[in-house]
Amino acid sequence: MSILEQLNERQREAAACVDHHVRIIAGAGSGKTRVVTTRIAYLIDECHVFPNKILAITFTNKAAREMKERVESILGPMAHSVQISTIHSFCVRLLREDIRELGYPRNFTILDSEDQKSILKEIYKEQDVDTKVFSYPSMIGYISSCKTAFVSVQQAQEMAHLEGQRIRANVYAAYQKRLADMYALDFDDLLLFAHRLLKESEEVRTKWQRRFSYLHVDEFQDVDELQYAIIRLLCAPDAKLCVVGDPDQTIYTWRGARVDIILEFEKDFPDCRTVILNENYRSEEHILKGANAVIKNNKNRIEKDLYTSRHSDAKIIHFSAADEQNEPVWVAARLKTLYHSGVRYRDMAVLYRSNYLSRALEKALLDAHIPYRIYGGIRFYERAEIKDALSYLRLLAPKQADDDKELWKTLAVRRVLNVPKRGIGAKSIDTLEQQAQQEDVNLYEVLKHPSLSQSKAKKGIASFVEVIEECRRCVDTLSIDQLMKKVLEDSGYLRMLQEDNESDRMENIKELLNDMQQYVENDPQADLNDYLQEVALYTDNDLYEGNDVVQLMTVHAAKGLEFDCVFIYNLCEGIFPSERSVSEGGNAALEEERRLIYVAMTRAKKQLFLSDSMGYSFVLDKIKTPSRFVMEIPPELLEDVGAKPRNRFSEDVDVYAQGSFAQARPAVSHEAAGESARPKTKRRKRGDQLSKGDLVHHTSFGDGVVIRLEDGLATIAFAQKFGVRKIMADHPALSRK
Ligand SMILES: Nc1ncnc2c1ncn2[C@@H]1O[C@H](COP(=O)(O)OP(=O)(O)OP(=O)(O)O)[C@@H](O)[C@H]1O
Ligand SMILES: [Mg+2]
Repeated sequence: MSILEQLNERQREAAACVDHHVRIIAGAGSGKTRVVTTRIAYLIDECHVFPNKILAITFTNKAAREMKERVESILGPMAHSVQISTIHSFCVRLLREDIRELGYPRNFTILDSEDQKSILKEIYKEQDVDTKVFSYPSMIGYISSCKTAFVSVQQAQEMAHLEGQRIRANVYAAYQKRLADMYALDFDDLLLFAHRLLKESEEVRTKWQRRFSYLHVDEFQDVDELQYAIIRLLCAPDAKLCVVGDPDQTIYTWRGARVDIILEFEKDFPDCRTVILNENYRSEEHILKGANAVIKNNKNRIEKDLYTSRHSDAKIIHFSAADEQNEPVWVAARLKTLYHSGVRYRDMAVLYRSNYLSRALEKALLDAHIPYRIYGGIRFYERAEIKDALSYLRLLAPKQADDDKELWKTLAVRRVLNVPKRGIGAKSIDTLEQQAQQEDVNLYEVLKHPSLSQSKAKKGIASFVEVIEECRRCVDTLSIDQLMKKVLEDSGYLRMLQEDNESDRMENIKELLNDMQQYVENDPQADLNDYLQEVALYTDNDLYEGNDVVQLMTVHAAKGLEFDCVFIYNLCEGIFPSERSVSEGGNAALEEERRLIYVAMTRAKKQLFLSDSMGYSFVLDKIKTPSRFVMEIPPELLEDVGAKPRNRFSEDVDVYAQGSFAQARPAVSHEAAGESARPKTKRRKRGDQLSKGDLVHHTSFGDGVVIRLEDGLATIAFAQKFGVRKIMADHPALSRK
């Protein structure tokens, strides 16, 4: 039986078209990704193409892994050598082989946003830049936009006429210099450097072009100019490119994605064949009809309608909670009911518009003892303890022949030299940094002969160096996870967590060790440098696979995935669609929000739940109403439940889950919106720190949401009257709700 049998006729035509470039334009759930995986298997099994001649680019690590699994399930281990990865991972691979052409060592460092911030901090100090005027995120955004628009430091400086512009351009200059000194690349650089190499070096270009005869790109509707340029450079004249995408699912235009790239694909690839698929295999009838009805309201789109042969009477459930507290409790109750009716937790997902919305939901799930995992939010690898642990590990990495200075190690030393406390203060570190600069070595090297007078600091430094040197001697004999454990034990880091009773942090460290163990098992040849490179690209999605937990994520993170039951949470006007897209963005922004809800709805296979809540929102500073997108769903597809269902006079009030969980339901407030009694707030205990997304109460400004935390200062959005304010996070007037 041919591999192609598992496809319908149109899909088969696309998968078997191996002598032309192929473009598949089709709606959600129509089997685009399935065509790509089957095509890869077909190429190998029936056209006898070597697996390593095939490249596939996907959008997230999770999608890449799923694609690999699908190909492996058809072909077995033969599929191992097909290259399936995100564009960033692919560029890292390319750079590791060829970055020397640009004068960089193979083990260049990849910076994440915290590293970037730490570099900016230093530059701000040197150049006396005020963080209140130039916040770190806005500076990082500025640098990124210069880079992706190919604006060099020199050009930025020439274009800068106003004082503010000059300050930014100078920070950009210093930032670039610092990165170059450290042989470090930020995320933009990964693509930019790969592009430069492919464009400028004919040797590199032909080498990589020779490698791949068949290239595939999934989610092509969200490709930006730079990514497209890289893909084109990778295509040899006789290679065949297959791109698949759905213009209705373009959700990254705010980051430069351009839907015209897929629409005008034939301009660059004239002999391409276009295949349109219109049968949806994922979602049951009402879900699909609902999603189609919503997306139809976009004016700027190509008309296409999907149909499904999966008929069912199950309607889309819409719940309006009487108030904000009730909404997450309802979601939790429903999840539990589904679980008791036999659906596994891992087949359920709750999607929301922005990360901060997950907090109340998390609380409800914890109360209901429902296991869950958040994708996104504070990324696992951005948590302090994980960054500390990896910094220790970085210090153990063997030196590479072409990077004798290893200036990037300075970042790692700075992070952990005094964690746990070794009596080394900020002043001593400053002195040491100056010494390192004078001697033109990295910070770790000066620790071996520090010119410091304080004996306490000197002693601390000596013990730190001793631990690192001892562990370095074990690099060749211990596996990566053993090495990690050793350095955390010897340095006193684990003891510090135990003594501070940091059980969450301990759990995270354990999870990291677990992950390392798996990494070693999967790839026994990989060395410490390989691991460190790989880990720099990880996101939270890469951990905790396989557990039976409900998945919580933003709609953006859910791209390409599917679940039996999907909840879309907090569907209120001003939240989804977001306030900004409604008030400032004009029609284009609203249409992007609509594509986003289309993506969200089409993730569901069997059941779709939409929820919102009524009452006064202090974030929006107004009475909440259900999202216009809910109104765009024809009423006959919806089953309204809840306290006050959309004025449709339905008597059908939702029943909460039975049994003990019913007690978790808070009293429903029927008081007029805005006048309801403010819930009692507790005075914060010492050490009970705030985090981003927390709801807080201020004695003068009322309720608010923490939108940023930096250096002990909390940026809080209060009701419009008071606006966004910065307040000391431990100010007595402030309490967490
Ligand atoms: N011909 C087919 N027969 C049976 N099932 C199919 C067929 N085509 C696709 N499917 C199933 O339908 C679901 C959706 O397919 P897939 O994920 O490939 O769609 P997609 O077009 O990539 O969706 P998205 O736009 O969300 O990325 C999957 O579970 C897939 O296995
Ligand atoms: Mg897909």
